[in-house]
Amino acid sequence: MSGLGSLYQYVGIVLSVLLLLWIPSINAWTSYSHQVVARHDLRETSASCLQDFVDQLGSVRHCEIGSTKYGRGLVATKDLEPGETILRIPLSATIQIDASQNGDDMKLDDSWAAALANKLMERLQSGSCPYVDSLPPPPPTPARGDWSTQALEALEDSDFLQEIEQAIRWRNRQCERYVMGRLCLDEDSSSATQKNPQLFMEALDLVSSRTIRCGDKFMLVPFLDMANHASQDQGGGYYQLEYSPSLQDVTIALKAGNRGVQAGNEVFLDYGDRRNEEWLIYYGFLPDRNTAECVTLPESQQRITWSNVHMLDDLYRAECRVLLNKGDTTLTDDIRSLKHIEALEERDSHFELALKYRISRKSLLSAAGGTKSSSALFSSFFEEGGQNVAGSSTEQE
Ligand SMILES: C[S@@+](CC[C@H](N)C(=O)[O-])C[C@H]1O[C@@H](n2cnc3c(N)ncnc32)[C@H](O)[C@@H]1O
Repeated sequence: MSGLGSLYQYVGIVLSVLLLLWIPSINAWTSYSHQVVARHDLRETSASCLQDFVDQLGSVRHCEIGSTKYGRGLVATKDLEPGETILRIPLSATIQIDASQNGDDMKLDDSWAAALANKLMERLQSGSCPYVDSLPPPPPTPARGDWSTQALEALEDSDFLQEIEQAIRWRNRQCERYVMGRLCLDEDSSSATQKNPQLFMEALDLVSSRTIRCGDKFMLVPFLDMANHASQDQGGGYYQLEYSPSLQDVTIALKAGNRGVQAGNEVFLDYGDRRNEEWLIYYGFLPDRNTAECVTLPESQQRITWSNVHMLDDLYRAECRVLLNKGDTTLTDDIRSLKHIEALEERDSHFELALKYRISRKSLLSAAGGTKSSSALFSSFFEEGGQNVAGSSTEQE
């Protein structure tokens, strides 16, 4: 009997200890789930605050912020005809730098970006504002300097690595000029903004991925900058300045592209033509199809693009094949690796981007080299919206 009693006592103690261990873990879990919900709420709230903010400014708006294929974006709230206004934002609501009023300094070394980042940083530091509250973290570009060696090596392109180094040096130079106070071009900047290099870098990366340009004006346009990119032939729209009859009120309008947009579909903006290296360095993504992609052959310095891919001399075609065969993996291997990575739960987004870059480059070289492929894997990659389709039924040897 007494043995049984002490067994009960023992079980009781073990249960109490387990309960004590369990309660904090419940607390930790609830506080974690609260944080997740809170972050989600904050994102939802800041989006709706931004919507209210632009509506109060008297903006025209036929779209709303929504969850899309590329994360957050703009969704049409009514059917829009080609060329129809989707959104109109007063110029006074933008954060802008007029390069023509700041001397030649602004154009040298793209200093306008740092000047605009400085303005954005002041807003970020001066507390809550619907626009800055709605900004996402900067995109995962290699210029931020946080890609692993494995991801950088996966690019398999030494020229691109040099370009990334240059972009890193450019960011550091801008930071030195503005934050370290060696050269303060904007006399309005507060002393606080000069002492936060990390925040400045974040602002600079946001500026590099969100600015639109009208002549000499470089602008961050609330709400309009939520539009994700699609090229014009994929339905991307465009923007333009519009003036009231008295010319006193100036707005910036987002217009539907030549396919129009159906209610409920995503509204895209054509960000313009860029090489894949530029997309990665400034925007941290690669467009599904990039007709402006370009590979310069190392020996001849011949530029290969999707528009000259079928007009090349045999000499250049042969050089494409040599370059293609230099890699350790074939195009098919790379596509297979990408599919494998995409199926994983935990993904290295930097490595994935590097692999996409490599696939895109090899696809162009392969098409230019004129090598034949019957690979079903290769065709399926293109059908699923991989890279450029022109001449894509070729494969490296
Ligand atoms: C001007 S912002 C567009 C709005 C952004 N999605 C947001 O949540 O605020 C540009 C950034 O959006 C993302 N983005 C835009 N278009 C994209 C696309 N076609 N594919 C993938 N990401 C895209 C990239 O991170 C890019 O740097």
